[in-house]
Amino acid sequence: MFTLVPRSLISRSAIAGQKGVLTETLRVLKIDDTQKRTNVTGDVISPSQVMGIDHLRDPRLNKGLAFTLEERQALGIHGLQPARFKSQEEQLELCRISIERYQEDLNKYLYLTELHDRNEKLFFRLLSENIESLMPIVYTPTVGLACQKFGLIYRRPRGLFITINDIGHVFEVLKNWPEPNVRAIVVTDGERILGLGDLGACGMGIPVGKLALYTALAGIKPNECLPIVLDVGTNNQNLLEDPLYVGLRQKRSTGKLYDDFVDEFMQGVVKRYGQNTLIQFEDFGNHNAFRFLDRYREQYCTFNDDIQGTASVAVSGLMASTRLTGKKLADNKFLFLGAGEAAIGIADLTVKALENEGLSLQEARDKIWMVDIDGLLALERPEGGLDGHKKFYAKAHQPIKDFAAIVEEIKPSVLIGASAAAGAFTPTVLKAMASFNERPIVFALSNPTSKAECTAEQAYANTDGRVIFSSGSPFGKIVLGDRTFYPGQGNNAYIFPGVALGVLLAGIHHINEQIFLLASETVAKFVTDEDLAKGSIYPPLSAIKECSMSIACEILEYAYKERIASVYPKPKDMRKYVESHQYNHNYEPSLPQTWPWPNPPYIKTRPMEPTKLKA
Ligand SMILES: O=C([O-])CC(=O)C(=O)O
Ligand SMILES: [Mg+2]
Repeated sequence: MFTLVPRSLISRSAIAGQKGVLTETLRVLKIDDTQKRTNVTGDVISPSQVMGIDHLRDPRLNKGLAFTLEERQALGIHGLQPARFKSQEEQLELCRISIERYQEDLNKYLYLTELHDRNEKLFFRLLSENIESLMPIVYTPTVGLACQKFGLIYRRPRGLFITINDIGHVFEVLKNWPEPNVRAIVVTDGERILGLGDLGACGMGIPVGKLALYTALAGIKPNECLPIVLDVGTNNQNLLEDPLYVGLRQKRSTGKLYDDFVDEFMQGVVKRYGQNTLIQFEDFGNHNAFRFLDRYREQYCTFNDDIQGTASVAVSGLMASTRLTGKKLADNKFLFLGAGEAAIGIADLTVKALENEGLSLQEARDKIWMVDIDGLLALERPEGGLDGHKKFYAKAHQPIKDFAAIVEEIKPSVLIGASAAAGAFTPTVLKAMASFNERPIVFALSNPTSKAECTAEQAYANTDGRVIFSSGSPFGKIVLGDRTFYPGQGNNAYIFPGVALGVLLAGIHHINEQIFLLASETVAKFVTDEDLAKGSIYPPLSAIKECSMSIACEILEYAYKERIASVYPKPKDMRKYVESHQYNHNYEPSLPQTWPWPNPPYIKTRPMEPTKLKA
């Protein structure tokens, strides 16, 4: 006869070799695998075997007051909660009221973090059904603040911290992660967190936030997602002196030691979770981001979100903008402020899109001008510094330093800011753009909002409302006279969740540039004439889940056509295939449906009585 036992006992009996009971359960039960648990020997434990208070304390199992009377009694949690029963919908209503009580966004962030730690399904349903209001909290801009205050707000661990001192033992640390089925990792070393610079181990907020979007926007199961910080120290003097700093208190390791550490990490991931584990690099310093992408892209299933994801969303915006300007992409002249990961990534992908329009590689590169900290990328400039991809965009032009003067000289039709230089698109610059373009295109992509090259309001106000504007972090609606604009958010959140979903479900080993161009085209197709009329070259955030789904389906079709898929047989209906693998954020029964209960409930079931909450 099967008996319910506390989790601690399951582990111990399994260690003692009494595994029969557990295996038997597996045959009887059919459980959503996001709810699966393993004990120390790797046996699967069903949710209904996690008994008593442990069941309520496990965020993956906890349903709050939604446990039925039978469930409460059978699981041994009867009496541990008040008598009331609540549906998930009623709980969502309470969450909304609770969030609204907080004035400060950081407090909203803390509320959501606490909900994530307490009740996973409720957290993801809330996020996924309220993208427009909550994405700015779990993601940019508030996540930037959360990283800056990480030492202060740190309560419970989430994600894995692997330090440079673990070198030689990285696999052992990876083994400590309790989930056996990780499919996707977002990893940072914290050196360039958004446009905020080196935040060291405090950068953990970013992988956590990105992976929350994996689940909320693309339905990738939370137990398959692993956020990681590689803590190699920090060069941020304020953090090194901050008593609240929680990372390694030492300068960044560099050179061979650092490279060996990252190599060991990549190998450790494959050893623990397999060759097909997707590894998304996020917010590494510029130099390392490019190096690792070049080094690993043919060896691992990996991409760099700041180079490739940001490029994809920006190019998507450029594609949509052609419907407003009536021009081809090739009819434009592009000027970038910034020549780092995002700018170079966008430039390189724009070149690919221009080549698709029939231009040669050189003709495409000739259309792109760039400005870095030393001014225009000019071949003859005394500062030099034209290394890596920068040299492709350097021009035979006299060196100029002043940005407004460069804009006047080059007269671009597209101005793209990826510089973290807040306010660099001054009224003078914006007015100049409006003077030589009927519809100037201005992207202020730096994150968070405080780092944007200009605000949406400044962009519209200084161009008589003729600008085609987008920004990396969200701006609200803008009213100019009797006109209202709803600028879109050119953020890689439109791209990376769908790309990850498609790559994982097709079993793609290496992610090529074509995949990001495909994602750009897919997002651009989602932009309706109505969106364009409102001033947005991106679909509304409310459509972002549908975008992710379409990106995944397009990638699947492409992967099978190009023979880079490794999951066979090829699914007949891609959409159905994707849906069948997605996370379900709705509550499910906590007890097996077919099982005779050892302890039948002694109180008869009362029906649920939904009540309307007053705000
Ligand atoms: O996180 C974001 O909002 C976009 C991004 O990758 C960055 O700015 O580094
Ligand atoms: Mg990033």
